[in-house]
Amino acid sequence: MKKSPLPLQSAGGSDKKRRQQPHGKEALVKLLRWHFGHAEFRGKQLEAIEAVLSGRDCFCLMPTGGGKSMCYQIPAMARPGIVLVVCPLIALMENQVTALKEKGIAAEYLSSTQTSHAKNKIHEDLDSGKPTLRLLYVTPELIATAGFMSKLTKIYSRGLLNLVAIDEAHCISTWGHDFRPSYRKLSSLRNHFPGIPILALTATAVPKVQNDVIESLGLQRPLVLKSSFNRPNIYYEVRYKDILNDVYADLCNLLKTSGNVCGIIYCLERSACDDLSAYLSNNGISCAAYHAGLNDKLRSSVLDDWISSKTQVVVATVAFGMGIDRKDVRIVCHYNIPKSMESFYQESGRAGRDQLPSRSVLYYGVDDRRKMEFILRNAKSKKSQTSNSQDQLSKKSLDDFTQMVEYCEGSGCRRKKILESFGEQVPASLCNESCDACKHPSLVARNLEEVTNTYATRQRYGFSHIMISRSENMNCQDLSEFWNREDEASCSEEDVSDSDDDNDVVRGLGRSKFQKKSGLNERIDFLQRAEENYYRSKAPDKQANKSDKNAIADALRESSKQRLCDALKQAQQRLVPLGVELKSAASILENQCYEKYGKSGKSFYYSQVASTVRWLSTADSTELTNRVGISNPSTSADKSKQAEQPSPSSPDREQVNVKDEDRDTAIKPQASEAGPVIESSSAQLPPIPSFSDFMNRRRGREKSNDKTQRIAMKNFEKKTRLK
Ligand SMILES: Nc1ncnc2c1ncn2[C@@H]1O[C@H](COP(=O)(O)OP(=O)(O)OP(=O)(O)O)[C@@H](O)[C@H]1O
Ligand SMILES: [Mg+2]
Repeated sequence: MKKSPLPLQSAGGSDKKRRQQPHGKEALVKLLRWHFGHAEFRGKQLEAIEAVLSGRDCFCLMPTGGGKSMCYQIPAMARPGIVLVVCPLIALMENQVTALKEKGIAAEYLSSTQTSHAKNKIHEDLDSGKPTLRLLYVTPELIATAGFMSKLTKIYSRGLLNLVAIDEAHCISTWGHDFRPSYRKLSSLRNHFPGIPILALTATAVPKVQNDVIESLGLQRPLVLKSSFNRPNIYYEVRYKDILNDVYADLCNLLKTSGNVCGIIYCLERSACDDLSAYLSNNGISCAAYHAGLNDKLRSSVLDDWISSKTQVVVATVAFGMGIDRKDVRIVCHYNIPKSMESFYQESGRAGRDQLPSRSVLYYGVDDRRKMEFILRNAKSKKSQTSNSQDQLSKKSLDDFTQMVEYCEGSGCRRKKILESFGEQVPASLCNESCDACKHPSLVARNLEEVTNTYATRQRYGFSHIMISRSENMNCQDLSEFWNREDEASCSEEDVSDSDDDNDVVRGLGRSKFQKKSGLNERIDFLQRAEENYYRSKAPDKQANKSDKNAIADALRESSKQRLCDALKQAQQRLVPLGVELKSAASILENQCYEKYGKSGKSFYYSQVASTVRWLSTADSTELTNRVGISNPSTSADKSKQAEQPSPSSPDREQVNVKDEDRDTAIKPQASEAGPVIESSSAQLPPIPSFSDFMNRRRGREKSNDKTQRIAMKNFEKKTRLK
């Protein structure tokens, strides 16, 4: 139904006249009621609307579901001409345009998914001297094309461009959590269209991102409007996977006791979405999985069913992202810890957009934490074209993630933690007992204690290193939304089909370096080899003139020994007792690192220590004893003797510890040939194997490691049963 225009809209006349037209509060409220049926403006909506109607640039930070869209939709109704809205996703544009059309508002979007007939109609309207369109939604990629830009320039020169609104503006910042390279292209708009206000809108921007957005868009004297990030209607809670008997059952029960309400469950991996969704369906919950691995048709039918309440719960990856606007989502669960507070805020913020009481429940597990740390440490994306920026990015991602870990592992108010991470200082009383830590502090403290104990027990039995190195369940394809998000957008490529960035996007490791089916182990291998190559290219002789500030202090060497000693301890627990004297073995390993990279500087040395620690988490007994060259516990007196006088290698030891397949492998240690050498200054690292040798060795090792792990697991189970 097309509504008759309000008198306010029909003002003709010159551009200047139109801009000077008064838009008092009353008239604007009238528009809000008439077109959208809302009684009053919320939060800072009115201020933003008045600013842009007066021709001023505006940066608007409002919480998720705060009603940012209204800040450009009302100006579009306030005067004839066009409001151009830049949106990151086609799905998001489609949703908004459909909703506006239902209200009788002339809105369209331009994208590659439309038929040429539909596109031509829009272009005809734009080319006419008097377009009927009020809101035109486009992707940032389209703006960057010469054809569209010249069309826009024509509209502008006819005085018909009223406002440029940039939704999800944080996408322009490399520091933001959803960086879109194509958003960078919007920086020319300010100069192209002088006098036309630009409105930047976002829900998630830490101060650094806010400044970056304002600067990148070249906003001039913008009115900066910031609302609190607080979502008072959301109750925050963390549940601990490590102390739950059955996480699926707990989740199922949670959904049932919440009354079969509308919900979203976020998982890190696609396979987990499918699996969990099947479990919940079998247990009587109306739900479906949603991820970029499903075809278009299936995805949109899952979305439609959920929007129209045919299904209540969607189990999704982050592909179920921006622009999902169902107001009555009562519960958002995270089955895995998100990568940053910004992501968590966005995702949990999809609950309670109708401002009614809602819930956010995060299931936290120590293994999930490690998995995420591993992913973030090794993420490679377009953002980081140099190793330096790669390091910075990785550090930033890990810092961001630390906030999320603190949210889960701390016993303080969850709401306060969220708000503080966005730079808001608030008293804990603000929460009003609407998080588990404020409402049930002793229960949370007890849970945390239990988690700590459980974790310590697992570590004691050597199962804590798990899982990154051996996780066979996690593969690159399973995580591809995660990697996509790093590179381009928070959903699959087809959702950003206007992208002209595709060619130059440097895809993450998960997408470019491996076949789709390759797994995490290959990824680890790849990274390790890359690391080795990197070090090789920086061999000591090439680095001879390193300055003194790179010299390795004794204290650093001591702490590295300690680190290696700890890693050895864990390896001991994981494997059957090795009879290795830990401190001596740690000294040998540290010395190897020092010998190899000491002269190259601190960072090389330190990385080598780190990679040795990693190696220790997967090495089997044979490799370990071979490398450190100790087969039997020895007294310190023995050791010093041996150090002075290398003993011939024991045939027994070789028979017992060196498997045939390992005899000619690259990692056969030189030091072991000469018996145990403590603080050996001549220790050398083995030559680096060829890739195929490396892979063959690894396969062999995996078989024997699996066996060792099975035995260790059995022992652990026995011990637990005995207890
Ligand atoms: N003044 C208002 N009064 C009541 N409801 C409103 C008002 N303004 C907007 N809304 C409603 O609030 C909901 C969220 O609005 P909107 O999608 O614009 O939020 P948003 O800030 O863009 O959120 P997100 O960050 O998730 O994109 C919508 O359903 C909208 O109709
Ligand atoms: Mg929005």
